Amino acid sequence: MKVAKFGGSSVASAEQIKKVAAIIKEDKDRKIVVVSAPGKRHKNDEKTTDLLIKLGEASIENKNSELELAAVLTRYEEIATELELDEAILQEIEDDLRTKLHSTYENDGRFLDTLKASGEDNNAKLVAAYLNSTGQDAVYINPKDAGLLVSDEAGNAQVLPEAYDYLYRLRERKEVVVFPGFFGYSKNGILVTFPRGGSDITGAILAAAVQAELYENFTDVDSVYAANPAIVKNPVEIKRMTYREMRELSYAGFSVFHDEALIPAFRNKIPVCVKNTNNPKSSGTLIVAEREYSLNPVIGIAADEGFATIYVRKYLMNREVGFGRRLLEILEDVSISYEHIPSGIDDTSVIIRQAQLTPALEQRIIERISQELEVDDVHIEHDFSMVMLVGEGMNNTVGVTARAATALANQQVNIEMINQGSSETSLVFGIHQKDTDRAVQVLYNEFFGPEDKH
Ligand SMILES: Nc1ncnc2c1ncn2[C@@H]1O[C@H](COP(=O)(O)OP(=O)(O)O)[C@@H](O)[C@H]1O
Ligand SMILES: N[C@@H](CC(=O)OP(=O)(O)O)C(=O)O
Repeated sequence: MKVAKFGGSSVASAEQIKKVAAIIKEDKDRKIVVVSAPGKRHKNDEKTTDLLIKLGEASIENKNSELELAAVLTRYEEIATELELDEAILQEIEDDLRTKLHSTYENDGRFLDTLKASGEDNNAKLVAAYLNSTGQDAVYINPKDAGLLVSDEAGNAQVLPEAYDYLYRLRERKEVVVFPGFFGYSKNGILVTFPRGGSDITGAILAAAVQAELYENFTDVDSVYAANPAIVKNPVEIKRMTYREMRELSYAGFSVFHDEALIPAFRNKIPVCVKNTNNPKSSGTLIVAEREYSLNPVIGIAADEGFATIYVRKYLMNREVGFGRRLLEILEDVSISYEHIPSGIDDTSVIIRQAQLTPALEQRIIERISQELEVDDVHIEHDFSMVMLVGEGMNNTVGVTARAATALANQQVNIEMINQGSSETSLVFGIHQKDTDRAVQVLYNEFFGPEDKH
């Protein structure tokens, strides 16, 4: 049995959904299908999820939201009309959204989660209806009925361990199961979404739960490439990589697969294959526990923007027992998570995602650190990127850091921070955001040869 997840780009239009139906029909083992909400049809298009967020925000601000509602409904209408589906399905979608808009919720987060999830939920119903209209026996299944239990932090769900046993029962279904991605339900029956891009997570959970032989993740590229193709021209394809490599690269900016989706697959040893809905014959990228040794210690280079660094200096910091704990406790008190903490003897930098900060919060953090830790200096700097080199081979190759640092220096990219994970499968450079694309290109040329020569 295989679980196949189709991302937003694969279900963005009627034409794409026809390709999805053909892919499902072609392999009888594709028994569980996870779908996203209709995504972008072209570069400047808007995802249905983003349209739903706009609708929710207009409603929260008590504005007339008919235009925003119409924008969402038009997406489904265009798809349903071209797929020649019964008009009743469109009425059902409109009724569903109007009911959701007029219900009462515990808070805005719950309301937005419910609206966001409707993108995948209504699309799963639509895709199931289309499969049935083409003669494939398909059934829409709701995550609540299936037992996809999650923790209850709005927009940030995590699967609960007991969900796996409930979801195992999906194996018994005779039809092709069409399952909406991106959300589950708390033990109290409240709908909660995963972080953005979370349909990949739903697919991985189902693949682990039903002990699938393969988790196929269908998207709009032939494979995972060694660098983001929007930054590097014709980057080399990665044919095979390990869970750990993919997790690090996804975390560091490879948006093609959600980093949290690797964990259920890895724990249950389910191979993951990233494939192209527009070119399903291409073998794609296989993600497995181990891969053969390759000459290049680096398998991929990722970059992500939007980091801030909290710089703290205090003479004899290294001798002060509990300093690090007290520093992190201040951040914990204001619910800030950190990404890296490179340290010297008298100073340390805590690198965080800057979206967590507001000017008032920054002020509070600086005041508390100055007063409670009696430091010599504390300040916050913004707009950094983290560029990450990843590869299992880095662990036993001498000189990767030197090669990377020299290549960056030769192109005048200033390195603000270097951090190597203890597993030594990743190496992170903190740089100024403005240098991000150049840094990726420079490192790509260093480790994979000149861009566009493949
Ligand atoms: N290293 C990479 N390899 C392949 N694609 C990448 C990489 N980094 C970023 N991407 C982007 O990820 C996109 C696919 O992910 P996403 O837009 O989430 O797809 P979906 O709509 O299928 O969920 C690609 O079109 C590509 O622009
Ligand atoms: N639709 C949701 C969930 C998702 O995974 O979408 P996609 O498969 O288009 O990345 C989002 O946009 O975040």
